[in-house]
Amino acid sequence: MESESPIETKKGRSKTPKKAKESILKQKSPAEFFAENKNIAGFDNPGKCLYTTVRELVENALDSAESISELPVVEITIEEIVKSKFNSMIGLVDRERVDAELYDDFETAKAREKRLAKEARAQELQAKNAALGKKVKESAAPKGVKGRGEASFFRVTCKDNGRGMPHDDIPNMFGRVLSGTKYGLKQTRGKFGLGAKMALIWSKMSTGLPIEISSSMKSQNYVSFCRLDIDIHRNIPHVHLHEKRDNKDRWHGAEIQVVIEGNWTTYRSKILHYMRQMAVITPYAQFLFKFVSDSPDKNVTIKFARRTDVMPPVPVETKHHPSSVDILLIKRLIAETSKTNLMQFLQHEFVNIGKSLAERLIGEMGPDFSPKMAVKSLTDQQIVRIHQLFRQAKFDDPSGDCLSPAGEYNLRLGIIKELHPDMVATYSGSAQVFEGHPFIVEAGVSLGGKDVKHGLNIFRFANRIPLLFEQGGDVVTRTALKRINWNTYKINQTQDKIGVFVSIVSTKVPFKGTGKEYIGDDISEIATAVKAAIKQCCIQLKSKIVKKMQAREQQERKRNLSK
Ligand SMILES: Nc1ncnc2c1ncn2[C@@H]1O[C@H](COP(=O)(O)OP(=O)(O)OP(=O)(O)O)[C@@H](O)[C@H]1O
Repeated sequence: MESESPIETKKGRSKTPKKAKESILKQKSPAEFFAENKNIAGFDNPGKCLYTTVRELVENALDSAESISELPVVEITIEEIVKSKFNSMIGLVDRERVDAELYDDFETAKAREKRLAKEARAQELQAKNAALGKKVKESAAPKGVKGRGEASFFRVTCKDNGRGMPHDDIPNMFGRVLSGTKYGLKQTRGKFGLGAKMALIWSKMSTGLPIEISSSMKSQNYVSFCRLDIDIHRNIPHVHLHEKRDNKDRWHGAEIQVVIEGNWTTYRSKILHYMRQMAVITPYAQFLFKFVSDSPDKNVTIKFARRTDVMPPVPVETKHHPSSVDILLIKRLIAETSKTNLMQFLQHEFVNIGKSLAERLIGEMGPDFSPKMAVKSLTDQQIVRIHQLFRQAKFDDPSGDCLSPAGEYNLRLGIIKELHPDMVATYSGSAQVFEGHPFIVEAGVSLGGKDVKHGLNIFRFANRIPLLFEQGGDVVTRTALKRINWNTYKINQTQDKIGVFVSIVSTKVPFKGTGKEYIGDDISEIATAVKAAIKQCCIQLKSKIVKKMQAREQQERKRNLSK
């Protein structure tokens, strides 16, 4: 057999083609996957990581307090840690630079001279202009030298008055990616069993420090304290300390503390917006937000006071609707059911399948099926048949009883308390359904107010979480921009200060991505309901605007007559 001819290289030497490396089969743990792709969970860069960490901790705190019908009290503190303090925390000795040229931000003496001269000239010009009474433009902060700059570290602490956690579950709740208590079919802010672990993974990646959890449940006379990090490769908690401590104050709730790299300067306004919007949608909660640093002028303390004791009802867990299940889920329900025969299984594991409908469905499945047949003996083909029938048959829609919308009263109160608008209208829609999942849309439209810019100011909420990113693709933004003819309601889309608030709650919010940043525009049921809710508010506003205009005209007429 002839051997393959070698390849001629440029230099005329021959070279045998390199053999492709044998591909080796490897597995990745979920923790490894999310550590490598942390952006899909909203941990894109240090600034966004700080924002998302705050978000995840606050949302867990609210879920926890609401689950025991406790009016939430949440304290969130971001403490800036300067590098020397950080180094002493981890026992690292601060070292002076010896080889200056080694550093990315190294500047030659000549370049430094040039930069300082330029800065001095700019300052001189500014002083001259100020002396001449000319309007002085705020000069941009000196650019300084090139380079990535020093990392900034922050200790983020979130304390709540919620349910707390069972002592033995804490390590898995915080040290095992994709573990949580919110997987059931229920309206919760959390859903993936990921958020708190991502904060820990980021702390592990950026500071190497563990997370600290204190927790106590109502029935416990001790506080559980746990310091742990996560074994990324095995996706298991690595516990440093786990002990029971005295609970003299009979406190219940949780306090989570994590030290991460972040960027306060670039994400300050996002974090404060998030807190403010959370206060709008959760007026029954009290939030104390603090930013603490060594320079007092940077420090922030904001208390978002509770304005009502009316709390939305606790969302209840519900069963699956037959139109919403897939083959995998049917198999899981079969494996987990306590019922033995097909008839009982259908009635017990799904909503809206009563006795007579179950009988009719089994009859329709074909001769291989019978009410008394053992559900655990169903073959793969039979399960596919059930799934097909579930897809085609007509079922009553699921009710929205399991949902817990903010409520028109709370939404209105939140808007008034945070924005002080001149006019506001709110609307709460009835429960509707997409792909077998119930959802409710509530909306508010306001005109005028504090810190509201001209044009459309859109505020989006999903399961009572403010959504601040990816606004462009969101169903609410697109509807407000493209599908509402504001003129019809005597509202000027560019001149008026319009606040559009839309809150969507569901047992399954169709978020795009695990970051829970926005709801796509591709589910027609949701898009239609959003449009209808905004329109209802506009109709109310129009009648208020018309009345106001008429009153003004009348006054003018009176004034003219009296002249
Ligand atoms: N402050 C808290 N109080 C009580 N339990 C908490 C608290 N924080 C977290 N937990 C528990 O830890 C679990 C894991 O939290 P984590 O943030 O990782 O995921 P999640 O909230 O379930 O879902 P998501 O990833 O969508 O936020 C939660 O399901 C909850 O049971």
